[in-house]
Amino acid sequence: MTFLAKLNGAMARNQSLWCLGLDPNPEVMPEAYRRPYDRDRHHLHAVEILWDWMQYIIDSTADRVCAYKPTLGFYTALGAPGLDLLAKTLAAIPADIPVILDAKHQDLSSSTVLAQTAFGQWQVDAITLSPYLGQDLAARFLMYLDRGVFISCYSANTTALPLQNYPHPGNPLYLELVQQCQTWGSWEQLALEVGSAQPAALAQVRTLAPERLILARSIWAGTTDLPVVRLGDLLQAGLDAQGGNLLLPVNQDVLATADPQALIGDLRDQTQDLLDRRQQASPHCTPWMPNVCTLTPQPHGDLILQLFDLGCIAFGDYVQASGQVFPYYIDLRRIISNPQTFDAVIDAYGDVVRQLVFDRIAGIPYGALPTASGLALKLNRPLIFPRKEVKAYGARRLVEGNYEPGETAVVVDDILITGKSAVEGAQKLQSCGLLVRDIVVFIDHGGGARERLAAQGYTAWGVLTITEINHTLYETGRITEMQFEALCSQESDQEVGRQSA
Ligand SMILES: O=c1ccn([C@@H]2O[C@H](COP(=O)(O)O)[C@@H](O)[C@H]2O)c(=O)[nH]1
Repeated sequence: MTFLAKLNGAMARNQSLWCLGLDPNPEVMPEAYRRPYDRDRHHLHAVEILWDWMQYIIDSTADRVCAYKPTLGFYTALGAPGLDLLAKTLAAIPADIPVILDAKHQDLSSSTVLAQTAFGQWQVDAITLSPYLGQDLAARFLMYLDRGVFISCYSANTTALPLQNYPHPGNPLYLELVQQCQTWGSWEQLALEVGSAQPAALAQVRTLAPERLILARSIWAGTTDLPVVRLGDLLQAGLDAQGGNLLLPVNQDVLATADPQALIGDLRDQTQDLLDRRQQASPHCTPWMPNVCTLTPQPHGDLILQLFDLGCIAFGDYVQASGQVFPYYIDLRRIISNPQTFDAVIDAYGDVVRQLVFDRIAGIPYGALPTASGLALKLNRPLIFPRKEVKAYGARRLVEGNYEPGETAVVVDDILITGKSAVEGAQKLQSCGLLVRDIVVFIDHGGGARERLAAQGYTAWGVLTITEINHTLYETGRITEMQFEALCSQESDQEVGRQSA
């Protein structure tokens, strides 16, 4: 899963734009930890105290924030035990909350190793970098396609102002930097960090980078209180046109309080109120929010609920092309009208397709063609498609797009029932000299189609099974027991059919 997909998932699940710094800064320690820490300052035990504190912060805030941001400097400042503390802290963060390592790294020669350590060993989802070594530095980290990079492009430090505004505030260096960053990496990977208590700088950056994720910083400078009006101004300045792509920093003073949970909860609710009001004032594409909490989360649980809420999964008696009657019908064609769901579906396909070796992505019309197009753009791989019907005029091509015989195409279809559509598409591609090994579908109905495809030399990959969908919908109260049972009994009929076949 990409950093952005993980972040969007956490934002939707916790209904939060708030990101919390996990900084074991002894100077802002709550009183209860401070006394034993001061006593043991020079002993390993001091790091144990910091660990207790970090663990408490994570445990009490994990359902209220959308990301954690440990500052590398606080850990390295503690010497060798500090890096152990970082590893323990990272391990305590729930896997579905993204971690942004605040490194502000700016040394080119150590970048390759830091990228390996941060993304490989520590498994953080994103990192912050200083900007002035240019794209060379960012490139070392952008090589990890599923991770994010934040370029720090504005600082709230007053002594930084003359530099940032050079040569003059009407044409400042920091905005040139934002423009340059636009060419360094895709909007899915490269984000911007803007530190300012005033919304003006944030608004300027947003204007130049309308589609990027922005991490606002220093919004609490000089205050412990963020009046609703000011929060509203910051949202107005930093949110993108769809009302997203903005991360707000929790005041670090929260770490020192007895009840960080309540304070972040209040911030979250205030922000949600303002977002709801914005949404009502300009109805656009309504962001989907889950209204349930599952005890046994399914990795694609939110996506299943979104699909159901969009009307892509209907229950009733539906006749299939094969003549069989199923107790459900899946209509994935609807996702194209909801950018949030469409994007999440493409991401989920992407997680599977990225693992495969191929030259072209081949979408099966009509249902899977939009998704295959999105996937090709997202993975930066060429797209082709076998026509459903061949035109009797013009070029009369069976396969649209450019390709060379001998190249390998991965077939992308929406649903696998009998496998007929996918195989027909694959055969058209093969008749034009392309090789087809892998067929990737979003939903695998089960019932032996995979095995039948395997017998014809294809490997089928599915993002979701109908069984997973059925269980998630039932556990979250979206379908009745009768609907759940109807699908279960069909699954067991198929199982019997498969065994006796
Ligand atoms: O619920 C459903 C069932 C089928 N489809 C469409 O049919 C094909 C898959 O069927 P095969 O038997 O595997 O050919 C699929 O491409 C869908 O377009 C559907 O949309 N919803």
